[in-house]
Amino acid sequence: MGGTFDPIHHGHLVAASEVASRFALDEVVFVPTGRPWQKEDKEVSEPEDRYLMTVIATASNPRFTVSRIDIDRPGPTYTIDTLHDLRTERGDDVDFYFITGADALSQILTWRGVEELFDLAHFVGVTRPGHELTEPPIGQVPDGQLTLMEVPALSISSTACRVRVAAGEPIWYLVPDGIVQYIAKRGLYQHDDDRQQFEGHSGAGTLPANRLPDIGKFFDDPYQ
Ligand SMILES: Nc1ncnc2c1ncn2[C@@H]1O[C@H](COP(=O)(O)OP(=O)(O)OP(=O)(O)O)[C@@H](O)[C@H]1O
Ligand SMILES: O=C(O)c1ccc[n+]([C@@H]2O[C@H](COP(=O)([O-])O)[C@@H](O)[C@H]2O)c1
Repeated sequence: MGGTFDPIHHGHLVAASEVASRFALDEVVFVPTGRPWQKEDKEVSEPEDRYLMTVIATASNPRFTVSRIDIDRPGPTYTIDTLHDLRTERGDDVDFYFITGADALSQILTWRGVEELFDLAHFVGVTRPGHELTEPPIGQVPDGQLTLMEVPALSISSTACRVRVAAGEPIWYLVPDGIVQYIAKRGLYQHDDDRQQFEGHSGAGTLPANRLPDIGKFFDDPYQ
């Protein structure tokens, strides 16, 4: 499963768990993007922070692993490179499944090398609240190379988590506990860059603009 994971949240983890169960996967490899080219107009956290959060969030599941393959490759991140590199690393006997949410799937025809992509992995598109899960037009995906699948609806996004942190609102239970602590410890998401575009979605717009989180409070009162 590829993602910017800025930060990783329970929507990602539930989607991965559901797909692993449905297809009896031996392993789910979480691959944080290096430089997501379709998010170049946005500020994205340092790759090491996103990588470490992904490691923390997946540590308790023996079938979940994290790959540095995209963050260690220079230049923009393309899934076609991810899949080629994983094939080289894992060998020819492995079957790959690439997990995408409905929003990412709806953009897939714009991805680099899309004509080859579906030869490299079986794609699984999962439902996501607020996004319609639809197949690309007939003929765009080789037969049998895409499965659409319903997963429990978790209306969580990384954007909403960042906005909540900037507004001093809790993100407990939207992300694993270790991620709340990591974000506080590293002082991530203090700026409210996403806030305007997101106004009205998290209640953030009703808060005073200068209300920034007091990092110490996370530890004095972890359930603030
Ligand atoms: N709540 C969710 N349910 C199902 N799939 C999800 C959910 N959140 C993200 N995904 C999927 O996980 C993958 C990685 O998503 P990404 O890291 O961009 O998270 P995001 O929440 O969409 O982030 P942002 O809000 O910053 O755009 C994508 O395929 C995305 O569609
Ligand atoms: O290969 C591409 O051109 C491409 C374009 C956009 C997104 N992706 C991949 O889709 C996954 C989810 O991306 P994102 O930006 O929604 O976090 C991640 O693995 C990205 O590398 C891939």
